[in-house]
Amino acid sequence: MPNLRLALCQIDPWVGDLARNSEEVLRWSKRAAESGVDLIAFPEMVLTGYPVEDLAFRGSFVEGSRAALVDLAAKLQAEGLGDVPVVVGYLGRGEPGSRYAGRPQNCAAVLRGGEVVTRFAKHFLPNYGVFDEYRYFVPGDQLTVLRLHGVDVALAICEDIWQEGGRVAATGQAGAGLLLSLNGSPYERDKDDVRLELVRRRAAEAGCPLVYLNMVGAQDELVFDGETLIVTEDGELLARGPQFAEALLVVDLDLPAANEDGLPDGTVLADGLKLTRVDLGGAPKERPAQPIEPQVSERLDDEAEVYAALVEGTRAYVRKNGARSVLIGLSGGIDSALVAAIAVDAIGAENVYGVSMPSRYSSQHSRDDAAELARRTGLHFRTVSIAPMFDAYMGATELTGLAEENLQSRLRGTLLMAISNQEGQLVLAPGNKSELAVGYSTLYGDSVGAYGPIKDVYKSLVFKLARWRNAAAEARGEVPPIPENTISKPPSAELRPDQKDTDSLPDYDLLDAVLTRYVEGDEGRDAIVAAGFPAEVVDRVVRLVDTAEYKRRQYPPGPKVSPKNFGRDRRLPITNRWRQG
Ligand SMILES: Nc1ncnc2c1ncn2[C@@H]1O[C@H](COP(=O)(O)OP(=O)(O)OC[C@H]2O[C@@H]([n+]3cccc(C(=O)O)c3)[C@H](O)[C@@H]2O)[C@@H](O)[C@H]1O
Ligand SMILES: Nc1ncnc2c1ncn2[C@@H]1O[C@H](COP(=O)(O)OP(=O)(O)OP(=O)(O)O)[C@@H](O)[C@H]1O
Ligand SMILES: NC(=O)CC[C@H](N)C(=O)O
Repeated sequence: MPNLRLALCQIDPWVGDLARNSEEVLRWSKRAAESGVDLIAFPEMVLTGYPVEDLAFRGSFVEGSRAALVDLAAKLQAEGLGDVPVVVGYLGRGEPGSRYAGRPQNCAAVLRGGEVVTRFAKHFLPNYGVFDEYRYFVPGDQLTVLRLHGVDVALAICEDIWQEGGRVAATGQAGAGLLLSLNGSPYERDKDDVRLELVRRRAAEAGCPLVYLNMVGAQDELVFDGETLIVTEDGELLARGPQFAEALLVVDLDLPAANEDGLPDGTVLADGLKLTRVDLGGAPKERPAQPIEPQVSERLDDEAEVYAALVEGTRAYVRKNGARSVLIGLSGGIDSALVAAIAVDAIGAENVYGVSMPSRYSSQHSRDDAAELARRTGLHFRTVSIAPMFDAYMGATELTGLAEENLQSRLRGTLLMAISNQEGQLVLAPGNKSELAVGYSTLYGDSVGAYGPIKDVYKSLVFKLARWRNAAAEARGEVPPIPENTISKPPSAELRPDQKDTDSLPDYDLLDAVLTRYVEGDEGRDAIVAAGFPAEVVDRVVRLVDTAEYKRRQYPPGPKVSPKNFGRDRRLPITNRWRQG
């Protein structure tokens, strides 16, 4: 069997930064070439970053991407890497004369010898959940098969392997020896299990090993967790990249020799895909005397994985938006404490600023717990009392009830924005998914901010993550960041004397169970009641969720970790008279 040595570059492209991404492809290609590899591959749309959203409609950006591709081919050649084919994703457009001439496409190309040797576009376009690709792209209609050192390598882009038929079936028909898929597959809980199972099934269907190369990093709401996979057609896992970290995976694969009598170029395959053969030459290679052992990274456990996604989302948002530091209102409560721990892990305590803003209803423990959090993590800490501002407002207006309570939250929101405006930090909003779901936050108060690190994390998971983070610190012999009292005391907004969240909301475990069914599962009111939940709780929760859409739409973005986040995944009208029950 001939051998191919592959380099899979699991890297973090930045959306819109063509120059940086090209430099990164060059840098990682140089590293890969040091191992004497036969083929170097990068993730989906690595040149532009992913997803580009409406940038796809900017002709200048499409042309910039195409020009960067040509320029990159020349640079690879100039750096002495011209002999090795490099597969990169980019934003392209339909070829002149083709059915979709000039329309944007999610493309990949093979660069070699200073040239763009071949290009193709994604065939299946995802258009569900967080994806919108029919809005932006037109589909590709070919199956590209590279002949390299006597092996046929078929190429695909992400969604191409998520749907039945298409390039997977066509790969089998073409009798290719390897299927290489470039991906930009965003993280959500348990998705790695789904992907592994999918890749196993598709490798079997294609009848050859499948290389699944994913990107890392984060872009606004989406986090990319990497975990590149190589699976044989028998389902054996040969290699697995790390989660949430850039990595170069180099592997030696023994692959079936190409069939010289295989289907000819131009044959029409499954789903009307036209076989496009590209001969890159090279004599078949023997398995080297000292093959490179494939890396099989350990998987993180559930809480470690979610926490890592939140850290990555926060780090990427801050760094990629050109900020250096963040500001958080520290109430001594668990939400702001967890957000502070995430921020410290993301960008270092020296870049995290916390401010305690007590009012007359703030308990001593809330101040002490906030100060203790700062002491444990080493973040910058200050106290600014809102009492004089509150009194000034109350002297000038006649606020009572909720309006008076919410004023405290609004004063804190204004203070945070004022400090951030003066000193340059980005404000992190500490709201969790349970609160966002039911509208339990003050508009222009605690909901202000640039980014909401835990906006897709239900309160019950907030507790688990806080405990997990402390236990992880203890296991490493470090000081746990979150004070025990912050975790054990009952949650309270402290906007009036002795207020508890449970005065207004059901117990969080019950609330989160109902929300998981209603929000993630799109189950109706009757189905949730039939599942054994109290009708009055379900009715209340459903009503609260439905009427809080206006608040959620004004909430900052935050990292998606669940199967359905508030944001790209769930798009409901704000002005909406439909009510269940
Ligand atoms: N359809 C619509 N489109 C756009 N805006 C709409 C709207 N309907 C009302 N509004 C506006 O929204 C305002 C009402 O919303 P808002 O001012 O937020 O106030 P509201 O929802 O009335 O009260 C906030 C609730 O959140 C709780 N809270 C506050 C702060 C922190 C926490 C916590 O535990 O973290 C909890 C607080 O105890 C209270 O139960 C109205 O005054 C109106 O201006
Ligand atoms: N005394 C305070 N000092 C500083 N920030 C505060 C204070 N009280 C509230 N905040 C800010 O407002 C957010 C909402 O807090 P609140 O206490 O109302 O409810 P919470 O959702 O239980 O949050 P937490 O668990 O962080 O207390 C806090 O996370 C914090 O950022
Ligand atoms: N970029 C893509 O095509 C991603 C779609 C795919 N279903 C995924 O979530 O991984």
